[in-house]
Amino acid sequence: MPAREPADHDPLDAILRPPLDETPEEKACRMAQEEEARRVSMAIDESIRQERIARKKMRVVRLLLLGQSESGKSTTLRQFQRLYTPSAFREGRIHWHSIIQLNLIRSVHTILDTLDDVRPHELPSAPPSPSSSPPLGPRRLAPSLYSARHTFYGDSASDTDSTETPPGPVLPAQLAELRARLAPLRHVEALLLSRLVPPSEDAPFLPERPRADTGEVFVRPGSWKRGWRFGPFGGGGHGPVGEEERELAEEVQNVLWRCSSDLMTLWYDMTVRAILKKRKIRLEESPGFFLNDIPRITSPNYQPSDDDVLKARLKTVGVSEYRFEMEAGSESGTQWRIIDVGGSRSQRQTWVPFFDDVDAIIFLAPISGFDQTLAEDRSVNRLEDSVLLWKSICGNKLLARVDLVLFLNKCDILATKLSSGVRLAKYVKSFGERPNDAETAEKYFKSKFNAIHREYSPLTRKFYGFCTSVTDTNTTGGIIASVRDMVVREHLRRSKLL
Ligand SMILES: Nc1nc2c(ncn2[C@@H]2O[C@H](COP(=O)(O)OP(=O)(O)OP(=O)(O)O)[C@@H](O)[C@H]2O)c(=O)[nH]1
Ligand SMILES: [Mg+2]
Repeated sequence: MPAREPADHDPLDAILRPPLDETPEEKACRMAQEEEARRVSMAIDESIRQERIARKKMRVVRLLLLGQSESGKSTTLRQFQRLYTPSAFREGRIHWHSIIQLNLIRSVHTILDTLDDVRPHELPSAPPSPSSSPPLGPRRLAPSLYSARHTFYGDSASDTDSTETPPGPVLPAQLAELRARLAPLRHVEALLLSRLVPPSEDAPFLPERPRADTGEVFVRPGSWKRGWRFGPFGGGGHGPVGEEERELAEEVQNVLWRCSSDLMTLWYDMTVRAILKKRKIRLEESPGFFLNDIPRITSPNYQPSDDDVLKARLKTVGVSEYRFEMEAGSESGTQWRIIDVGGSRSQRQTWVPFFDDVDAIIFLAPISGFDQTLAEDRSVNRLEDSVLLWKSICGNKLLARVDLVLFLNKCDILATKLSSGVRLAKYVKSFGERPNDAETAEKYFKSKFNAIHREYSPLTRKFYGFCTSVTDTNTTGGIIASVRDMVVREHLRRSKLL
């Protein structure tokens, strides 16, 4: 029987052990080979390590945009697109052509609807300026034109409820004629809507009457661009330009062009301005305001600019996701997914499924809305709704470890409002005797929202608050870059790469 091997015998060791009779040359050669093998092995280990780091770097960053309707979520998303995929953003501007036309027409109809319903005491007693309608004497409208329509932007209580019983709607003749000449715009609006949302596909997503309730046009993300891909004279879309589509676009543009000078007369009419002021309808502060750009937008050669796309209003229904990859800098290779949701009350149940898998949230609170109510519920103040939403997002346990970034948005509108004499303390009692200027108001809101964040967050986390006007390309670029750096830094920290 052969002798048993000792228990710690290593057969590999026996094989690798240098022979007992190894010459000095053989030893040097063996050691050189071993050194080379060690070097190769270390190089392989290093490349595996680098691959792992690269894979971790490729991790997807998920950013969720939250806030009430009209808070500026989709506009913020468009800013990301403009900054990080500029060529795709530029190519996509043509899709906004018809939305911007619709936005313009909607503002015009807000004015015309108001004129339909005008009362004698709302008319200026004397012609306010030579450019206003000549005093041809108020003319009673035909009964068929009487309307109980509501305005869509005037959120504040109207001061038209006079105690005296007004005799009925009246309108200076020149305005009545203007209104009649602008009647084709109703048809144009219907045409645009029918093109934007093919009835077969998206009928459920269009309101029965597009201007009912909130008066908002809304379509499902992604689908509307298929419905209307071309500007009036082609270009910008994919695939062949349909003859029917082109004709329709031309018809819309022609009607707008023919109405252009009447539109200007209407918008710059001093009587109209006086009536709007009395009704507290501030069209300049409304979403999708393009009345100051009538000649440009009604021109046959009109092409939407970057600013137009950022100012355009298209309500989000459902969820849209925008993906892009950082191409340069230290975050090169990081894939971003930005999720934009609808903010109106009926849409908020779509938010929760995204809470599970999100790295950061940008919450938009439009602080200019302190004197406005929600479009979908006139009994709820916009600022109060934002505060309640912020509390519920801060206190949500699913989001306890998620970074929260707050955009106190629409600061440009806030500044205009306060400087026009609207007193914040009248609506927000706790603002007290502070100076009624934008800087003080922003500081005040920032500290209030920060305090809520501290009180309601289940775990300690940092507060990143910015005062923004996300339609402004100059200021928003820098803010978005800071948010990006902050989100990526946190991302790397969590991946233990810092
Ligand atoms: N003046 C001004 N307008 C803004 C600002 N932010 C957004 N807007 C405008 O407000 C309107 C509404 O903005 P959106 O981005 O569509 O709002 P949203 O939060 O996506 O609204 P929903 O889709 O209904 O949830 C658009 O016409 C924007 O151009 C801002 O800071 N200043
Ligand atoms: Mg939106």
